[in-house]
Amino acid sequence: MSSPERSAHAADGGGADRVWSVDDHLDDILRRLTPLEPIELQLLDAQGCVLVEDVTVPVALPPFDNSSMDGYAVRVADVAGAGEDTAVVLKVIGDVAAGEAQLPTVGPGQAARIMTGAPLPPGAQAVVPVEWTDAGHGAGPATTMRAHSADPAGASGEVRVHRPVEPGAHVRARGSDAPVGEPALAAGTRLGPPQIALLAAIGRGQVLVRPRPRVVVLSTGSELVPPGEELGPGQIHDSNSYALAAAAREAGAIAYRVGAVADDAATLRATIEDQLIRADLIVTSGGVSVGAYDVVKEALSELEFRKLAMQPGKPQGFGLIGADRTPLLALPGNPVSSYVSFELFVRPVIRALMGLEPVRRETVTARCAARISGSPEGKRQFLRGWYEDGAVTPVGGAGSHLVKALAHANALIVVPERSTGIDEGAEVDVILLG
Ligand SMILES: Nc1nc2c(c(=O)[nH]1)N[C@H]1C(S)=C(S)[C@@H](COP(=O)(O)OP(=O)(O)OC[C@H]3O[C@@H](n4cnc5c(N)ncnc54)[C@H](O)[C@@H]3O)O[C@H]1N2
Ligand code: MOO
Repeated sequence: MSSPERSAHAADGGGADRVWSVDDHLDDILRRLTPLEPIELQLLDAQGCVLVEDVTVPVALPPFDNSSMDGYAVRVADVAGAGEDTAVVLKVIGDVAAGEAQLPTVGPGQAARIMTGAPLPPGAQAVVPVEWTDAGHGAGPATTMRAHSADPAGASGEVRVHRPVEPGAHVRARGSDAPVGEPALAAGTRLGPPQIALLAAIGRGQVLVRPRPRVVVLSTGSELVPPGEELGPGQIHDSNSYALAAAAREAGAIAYRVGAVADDAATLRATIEDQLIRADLIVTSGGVSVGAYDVVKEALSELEFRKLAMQPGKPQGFGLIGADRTPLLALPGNPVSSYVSFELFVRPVIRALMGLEPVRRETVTARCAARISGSPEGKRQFLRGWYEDGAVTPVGGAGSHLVKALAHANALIVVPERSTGIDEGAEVDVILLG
C-alpha cells in the first residue's frame, strides 16, 4: 500500500464516513474469513483443490519389475554373444502380456515374448526389443510383433536375437519411480493433472482437500432481463450475474447463478435466505449506492456498506449472514464495477476459502503505450488495458458501463491514488487477468 493512501485513510478515521483503501477493505474481509473445512473427495472432484494431508507412497511404483518394450524376456548370458551375423537362437516358452498373473520361468536357452508393462518373468534378467530379433519368423530383423490373435504360434517356437543386452535393460525396476513409504505429495499442494496422475498411480481413490467453495451469484434490478429474451422499454440484459458466475468458476469455485431479483427488499431477503443452504459465499450485484431503489442496502442491514477510494467500485458491501455466518459480498451494479470488484475482492475470498495462495492476482510493471489523463486524485483507478510484450495500451475509457472494452482487455491498469494520469512511456502497474 502506498503511503499517500495510508494518510488518506488515517485522515478519514473510523466510522461510517470512513473511506476505505482497496487494501484495507480486502484485508478486513480476509481477516474475517476461515478457510473451508477439509473433506474427503474423489480424485477428479479434488482437481484444483489444496491437499491438507501428507500423502506417502503405500505400494512401490511401479509395483513390480516390468518391461519397457515389446520384445523378449531373456537371460543375459544367453545373448552375450549375439550379433548381426551371429544370431543367438532361443526357445520361446510363452507370452507375458500386461496384467498377466501366471508367469512362465525362463530357463537357460529360453525366452518369453513380453509386452510393454508386463511383469518380468522369473529367470529373465533383461528384455530384448522385438526390433533386435526376427520376431520368431526366421527372416531378418523384425519391426513389430504380429497380433497374438493373428499369430498365436508366435508365443512358441524359436526366436533369433541379433544384439546382446545388459542386466536390467528395458526393465523398469520395482519402486524405481517411488519406493514404498516415500513422501508422494505434501499438504498444501494444489492438485493439478500431474498430481492427480500420481495419486491415482499409487492407488488413492480419494483425498482430503479443502473443497471448492459453492458461490451463489445473484443480481438485483427490476430493469434486468436474461439474455435470450427481448428487451422491453427501459430494460437491459443481465450481464453481471453471468460475468460473476463465470469469474467465480474461473477462480475455482462451484458457481450457482440465480436469476435477477427485482428491486424489492422482501423478495431479495427471502431469495438470499433460500440460497444460504447451498452457499459458502454469496455475491450480489447492484443496489449498493445511494438511490431510492438500492435494495441490497435495505434488505441486508447486517452488512457493512462502505465507500472505497477506488474507481470503479466505490460502493461495496460486506458481511457474514445467516446461522452459518456465510460471507456475502455486495458489489456495485455497473458492469465494469462489478467485474473489477470481483477481481479485487471476490477472487481473493474464493482462493482464501480454498486455502490457495497467493490470493491476489499477479501484478507486473509495464510501459504505458499511451498517455492516461483525468484519473481521480485520491482514488486508485483500474483502467482496462491490453498487455503484451511488456507494454500496456488502454482499452476504452474509464466509464464503468463499458462492457465491450472490458471484453477486449486482458489486464487492469492501476493508476495510483496520488496520480491523475500516466505519461506515455512511463512505467505503470498492471494486474494480469486470465
Ligand atoms: N448520486 C450518486 N449516484 C451514484 C453514485 C453515488 O455515489 N452517488 N455512485 C455511482 C457508482 S460509482 C456506482 S458503481 C453505482 C452503483 O450503483 P448500484 O450498485 O446501486 O447499482 P444499480 O444502481 O443497481 O446499477 C448501476 C448500473 O448498472 C446497471 N446494472 C445493474 N445490474 C446489472 C446487471 N446485472 N447487468 C447489467 N447491468 C446492470 C444498472 O442498470 C445501472 O445502469 O451507482 C452510481 N450512482
Ligand atoms: O465506482 Mo462506480 O463503481 O464507478 O462505477
